[in-house]
Amino acid sequence: MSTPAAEHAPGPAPADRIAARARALTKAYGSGETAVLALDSVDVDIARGRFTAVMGPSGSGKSTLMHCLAGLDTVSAGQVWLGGTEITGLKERDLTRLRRDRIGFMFQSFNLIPTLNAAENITLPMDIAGQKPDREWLDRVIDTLGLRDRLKHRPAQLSGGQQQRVACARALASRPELIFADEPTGNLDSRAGLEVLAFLREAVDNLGQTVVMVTHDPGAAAHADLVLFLADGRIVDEMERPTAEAVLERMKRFDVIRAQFDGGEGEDGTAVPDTRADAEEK
Ligand SMILES: Nc1ncnc2c1ncn2[C@@H]1O[C@H](COP(=O)(O)OP(=O)(O)OP(=O)(O)O)[C@@H](O)[C@H]1O
Repeated sequence: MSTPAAEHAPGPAPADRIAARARALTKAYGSGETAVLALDSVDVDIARGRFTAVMGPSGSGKSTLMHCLAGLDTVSAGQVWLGGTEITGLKERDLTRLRRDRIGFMFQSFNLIPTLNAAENITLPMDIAGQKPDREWLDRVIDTLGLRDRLKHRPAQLSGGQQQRVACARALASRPELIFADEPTGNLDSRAGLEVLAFLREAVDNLGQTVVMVTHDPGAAAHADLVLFLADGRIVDEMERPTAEAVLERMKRFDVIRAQFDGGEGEDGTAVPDTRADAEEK
């Protein structure tokens, strides 16, 4: 995506290049005086075969955007497509099937089943769906993620990084069109976090996957091809080929704006940036 998302002309998604698309995507929670506009008419294209990171201040709508794009949450207005399929308006049963067949999820908590070993956890969603894994693909995923000698281990016998790699393999197992990762490194130490990011990168480069990752960490976002910046429910900026430093600088500008809004200016009138992003940089 080389132009700001808002400049793309609306219309049906060319299914070969765009993995997910939203037009005028609006999500409000609650009603009346307590209503919160979590997404405010967002236009976005998620390019196929790329690694996209979504960043923004707390409460800017990152998770809501991911949930709406993945059909995990209903929208208040606007349209969402997954590939060529418009998912807004689909019945819950069709949506469940579409999520199962076409989307992989990775969350901060790995959600592994403690009584199953790594191999069983990896194929569990497919087993539940009655699908047979493509053995060749699965072997590639397992080898790419370096899990070959851990397949018989249960989660408690694996390190945090290994558990997250199992969760990554589970997301990849059915070869989904799109992988959504919500803070996939949030619970990991920096070394394990880096490992998982490197594997997501490999999934994109070597396995041709499409990944969308929500993160607070500029270092994590630097592994992506493109960073989308959200503020107050809108995509306000994007950055191609990000570096951790450039992302951190961009995030600080949000903090400066926020500090000015909150009246948090220093004596000389310069805003005092919130150093949250520094603290979270690995
Ligand atoms: N179920 C809900 N009910 C009411 N308000 C909600 C709900 N979910 C999210 N919100 C509100 O919508 C806005 C966007 O939330 P969202 O979780 O998408 O932000 P975020 O950028 O992912 O935040 P964080 O970085 O803190 O996880 C916030 O103001 C939040 O309080």
